[in-house]
Amino acid sequence: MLVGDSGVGKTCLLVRFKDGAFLAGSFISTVGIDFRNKVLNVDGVKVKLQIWDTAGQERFRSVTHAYYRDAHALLLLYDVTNKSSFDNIQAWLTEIHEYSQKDVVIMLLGNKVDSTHERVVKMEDGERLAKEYGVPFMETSGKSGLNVDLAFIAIAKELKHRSMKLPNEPKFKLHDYVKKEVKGSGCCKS
Ligand SMILES: Nc1nc2c(ncn2[C@@H]2O[C@H](COP(=O)(O)OP(=O)(O)OP(=O)(O)O)[C@@H](O)[C@H]2O)c(=O)[nH]1
Repeated sequence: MLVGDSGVGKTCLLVRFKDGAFLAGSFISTVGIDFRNKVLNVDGVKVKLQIWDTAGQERFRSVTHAYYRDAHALLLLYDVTNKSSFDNIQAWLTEIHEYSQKDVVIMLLGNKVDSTHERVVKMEDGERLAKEYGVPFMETSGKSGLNVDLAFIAIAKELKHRSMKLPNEPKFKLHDYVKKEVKGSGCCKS
């Protein structure tokens, strides 16, 4: 499930992952909730991801709360060009902990890193927050595609591992995998 403030780029991230395209043009806010499926091959196993795209607007909050408890993983987004979307992450995490399953996989994404000149949230700030909450972190761009597939593949690997771990298979380490695979935005860090 994709969560975060309205306008952080949840729908665009999902469309980028699903169709490999960027939704250019005017911003059409999600109404309530929507979903798309994508089948991935994860280490030789077919994994069907059902990805729920939630509305970030406050007025839909009661609708989206109802979906948290069935979510296996949450991608929590903020927009690196919008400080308040970053400041609201703590409130989102409180909400997540209130409504979702205890073992839900959470990943923090700092999105829109293609907008280098408008950036107001440093990568280190995202890293620090993620560390504080013990969740993996990466910076993404639905526009350029940076780290978009990686975010979903990492989640798919974790979920596949949790649901069908073989007896002698070593534990999949999501944090380590993300650290190893993540790509930088290729720009200044501030
Ligand atoms: N520069 C840039 N703009 C983006 C990116 N992703 C989304 N946008 C723009 O940000 C605006 C909001 O994108 P959406 O994907 O609709 O945002 P959302 O989080 O789904 O918003 P809600 O549905 O209201 O919760 C649109 O105008 C997009 O074109 C990105 O990676 N880079």
